[in-house]
Amino acid sequence: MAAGDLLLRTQSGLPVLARAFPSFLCLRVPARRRRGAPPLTAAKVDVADAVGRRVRSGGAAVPKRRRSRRDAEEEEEEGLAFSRVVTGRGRGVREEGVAEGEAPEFDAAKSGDESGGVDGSYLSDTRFDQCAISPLSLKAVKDAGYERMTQVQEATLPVILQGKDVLAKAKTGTGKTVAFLLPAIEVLSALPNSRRDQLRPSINLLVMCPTRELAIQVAVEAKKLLKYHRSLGVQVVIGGTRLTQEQRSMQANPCQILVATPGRLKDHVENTPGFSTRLKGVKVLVLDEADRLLDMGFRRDIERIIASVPKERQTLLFSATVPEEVRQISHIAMKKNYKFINTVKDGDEETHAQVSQMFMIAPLDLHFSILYDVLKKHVAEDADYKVIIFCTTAMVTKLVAEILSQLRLNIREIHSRKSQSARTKVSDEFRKSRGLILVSSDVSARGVDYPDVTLVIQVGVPADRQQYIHRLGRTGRKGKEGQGLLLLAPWEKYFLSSIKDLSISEATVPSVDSSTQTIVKDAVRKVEMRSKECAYQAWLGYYNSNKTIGREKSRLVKLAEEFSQSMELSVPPAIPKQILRKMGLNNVPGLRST
Ligand SMILES: Nc1ncnc2c1ncn2[C@@H]1O[C@H](COP(=O)(O)OP(=O)(O)OP(=O)(O)O)[C@@H](O)[C@H]1O
Repeated sequence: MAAGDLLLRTQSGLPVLARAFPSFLCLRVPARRRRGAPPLTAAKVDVADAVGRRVRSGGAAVPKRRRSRRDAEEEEEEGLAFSRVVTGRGRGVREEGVAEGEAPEFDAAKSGDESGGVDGSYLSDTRFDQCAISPLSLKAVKDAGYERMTQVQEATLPVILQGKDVLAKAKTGTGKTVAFLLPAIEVLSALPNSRRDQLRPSINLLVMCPTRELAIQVAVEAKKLLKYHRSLGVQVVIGGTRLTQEQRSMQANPCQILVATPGRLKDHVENTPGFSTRLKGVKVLVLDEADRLLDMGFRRDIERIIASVPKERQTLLFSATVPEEVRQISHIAMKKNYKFINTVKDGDEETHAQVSQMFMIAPLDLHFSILYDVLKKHVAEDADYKVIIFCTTAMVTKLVAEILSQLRLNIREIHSRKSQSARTKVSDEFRKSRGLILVSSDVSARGVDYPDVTLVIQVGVPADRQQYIHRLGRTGRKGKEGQGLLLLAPWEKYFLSSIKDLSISEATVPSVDSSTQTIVKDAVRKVEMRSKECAYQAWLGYYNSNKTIGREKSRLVKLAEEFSQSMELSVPPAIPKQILRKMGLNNVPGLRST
């Protein structure tokens, strides 16, 4: 484990003054119409809800469980396996500086429609009933309200049905889940009945997802598609639930389709009797959000799992971003003759044109005030507002959520330090509601399908270009419009070079009046000291593992002090010696230890 691996990754924050802000969010236009379709029905999938809490050593918590006992997203949250440092350099991206200037007035005048969004371009002309899928699947697809295929579905379905391995790239929110589930279910339904009617049937379709929320969501979608395939079932195994509970549930009701997070899946491979035998029946293996799964630290788990399933299988990799590392996975996961299907046209951006993207550079001590100001304006503009604020670590997420709650905004909080039952509850609520602000760590960054998100705010530098794109992709789904704001401190500006090819422009910093600043400062002061201590430690851990910012330790300590001041602390919190040592910061002047 590398030095900086132990701690959480963080973000920034803070109140104070500002300049002019020609309504980044005031430009929001028409309040979104509610969709006619009812929200997704609650999952009837087999998701154990028990809470397996970790033992913590305090603040930013040193987890006691072995690495193999975690799922991918927990690892990422704690920075334990996060040896992929934050570089902010996108491949093949120009490195020129970003021009400063006034925020352009972006065109927010497009309005979505009920069926296909602004231009419906995510849909193809092909209807599902024109494809070679079974009547049972077709009926389920119709019941789900899908008539035309999305472009990625149209492009991948025939190839997958031919039995080919597929690596597919398609923009966020364009129906990748159905694109892999539907043909995979077709493969399963064509298997001889004897394979399906056994007392303990083999697992024939294994889907691996980087986060629990995504795993649950994939299982819900599978359930929809399985509506008339009565002999097929789906189960979920994820972290945060008791292993024994999952074992019992798998024994009582074994299913042919398993959706899992890698850490927990590996636990079952190692500890659940008969599980490895069941995996020998895998016909189709899906790596959803493959690049996230393959981040260093998870690769070994994935390799172990791949070694547990038969070589003779079909493998599907789907993601909105396909960096070089994912292409490399073909060596361990895919057949040599796999097909790369890229639905993002050459020269087209990886983000959606109907999502307006802005960045704002402001001193750290203004961030909380700006956040409050931006949110207040957005809420006033759109009664149906639905906002996600991404923060850099779980503990910073908690801090930001607590500050904004003090400010009486309608806040929900989700991150890896919450119990799984709390996460599932918040996630379900946010999916179905409007008028809510979800403060989230990267547990919601990938794949999670919350309809009609009006605004995504990213506070502090994202892990990398891919993560920026995926987080932004929580809005503008299914062709709808959306807005994105990236709020950075001046020393985080380097990150912009990695997303320079995207249509992102600078928003001017809003002038926040002094009474608002006072209100925000008061709110910050009311937040418990413990939350601030944890956030500070997490912040330091995150930026310490950032290749650009963490390089110069004395500067890092100064920036951390700025962050601490932004939390209205006169003296930065002390950090346990052991943790400082693990971060490689034990002898750095300016840090206090306990
Ligand atoms: N053919 C279709 N017609 C209409 N809606 C569809 C169709 N296929 C999928 N959807 C819906 O589109 C939404 C987005 O799908 P999904 O979450 O699979 O997108 P995605 O491409 O995987 O996004 P991400 O990259 O964020 O993971 C979901 O609500 C899904 O139910």
